[in-house]
Amino acid sequence: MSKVAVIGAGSWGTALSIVLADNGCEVAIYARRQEQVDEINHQHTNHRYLPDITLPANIVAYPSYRQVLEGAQYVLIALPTAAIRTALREMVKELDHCPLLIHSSKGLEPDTYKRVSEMIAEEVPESKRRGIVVLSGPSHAEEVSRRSPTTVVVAAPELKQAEEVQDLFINQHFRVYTNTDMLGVEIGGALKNIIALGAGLSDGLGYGDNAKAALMTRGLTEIARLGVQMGAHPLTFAGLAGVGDLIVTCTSRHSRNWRCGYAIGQGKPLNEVLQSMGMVVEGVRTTKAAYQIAQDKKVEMPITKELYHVLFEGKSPRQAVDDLMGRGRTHEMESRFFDDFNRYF
Ligand SMILES: NC(=O)C1=CN([C@@H]2O[C@H](COP(=O)(O)OP(=O)(O)OC[C@H]3O[C@@H](n4cnc5c(N)ncnc54)[C@H](OP(=O)(O)O)[C@@H]3O)[C@@H](O)[C@H]2O)C=CC1
Ligand SMILES: O=C(CO)COP(=O)(O)O
Repeated sequence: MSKVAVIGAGSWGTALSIVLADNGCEVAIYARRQEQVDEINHQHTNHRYLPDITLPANIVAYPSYRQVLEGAQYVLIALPTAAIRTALREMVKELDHCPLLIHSSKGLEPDTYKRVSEMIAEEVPESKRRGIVVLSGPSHAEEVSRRSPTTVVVAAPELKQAEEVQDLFINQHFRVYTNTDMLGVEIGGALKNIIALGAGLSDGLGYGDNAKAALMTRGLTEIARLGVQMGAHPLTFAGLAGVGDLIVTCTSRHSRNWRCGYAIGQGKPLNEVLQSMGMVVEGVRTTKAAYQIAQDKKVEMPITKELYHVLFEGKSPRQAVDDLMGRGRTHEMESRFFDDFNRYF
């Protein structure tokens, strides 16, 4: 039986713990608040993040990294991106063996704009990690925890490690695909949150399905434009971590990013919305990161740029939509994608 250390007892860490526990793993979950540890261990619930869900008894919570990591063959990181580097530094002090590290967070580090796998590679010495794998795709915690059919993708530079993680998670409710384009999977997962904010905002303004379809389609184009420039495979964005996650996040009321955008579209100030959410909204910081990377790399990302102006510079959302609609005429197909496609096939 494998032991998996899960770092983060929020919605996603808990939902993935249920998948692992269903698969017979010994699951040790790190929670930083003692009352949450007690709730998970004695009531088998995590009411704040997943109300009405009963957790399997083979999920045990601990308030210390040492206890969680002890003897774990796998470590799953499910924290908000902004908390990961500090957590890794604490974790490494307690790690005395070499597990496979899996991360499932969807964002870029504030200030450095690094991907999560880059942070892990920087903070965890090679002697303390067998490899790094990302898990992503269209998967709301609320549905995974109810064992509703879900598909995800796991990606690692070495296919064998992605396959090992596929074996760990796959079951009748949770179907896992593999990919070797870790960069593309991380970028797709992080940047779809920007577009989900935009989709919520459009709905909050009272615009219709046409506007949302436009945001999703052109949003995917700009995500792929930046991702390919950074070195991703173009077809990754046609997969679960690209269009798949974009669909689920832009169209579901489970999405915190969509809900945040919706409230802003209805006229609520960003700070107030974030405070009332009680859970992480990764897309806000990721908008800043992607805007900056796009500027540096001279990649056109009109939706990201307008959202940046709305979130951080007080631009009116309606004006942002008008400016997007009034942009210069352009061709839908981008020759750079064909060039990249030809490079791969
Ligand atoms: N929820 C979902 O459906 C999905 C989420 N994701 C991604 O997973 C990541 C985590 O999101 P999610 O679980 O939803 O977030 P939540 O807001 O639900 O939970 C965050 C968790 O992280 C803990 N935490 C926050 N800061 C720290 C810290 N400094 N040290 C230790 N623990 C900390 C919180 O603890 P406390 O309660 O004590 O504050 C809480 O347990 C995000 O990147 C998200 O995009 C990916 C797929 C699906
Ligand atoms: O990534 C998710 C679903 O795949 C969750 O999205 P939110 O963070 O917007 O809730």
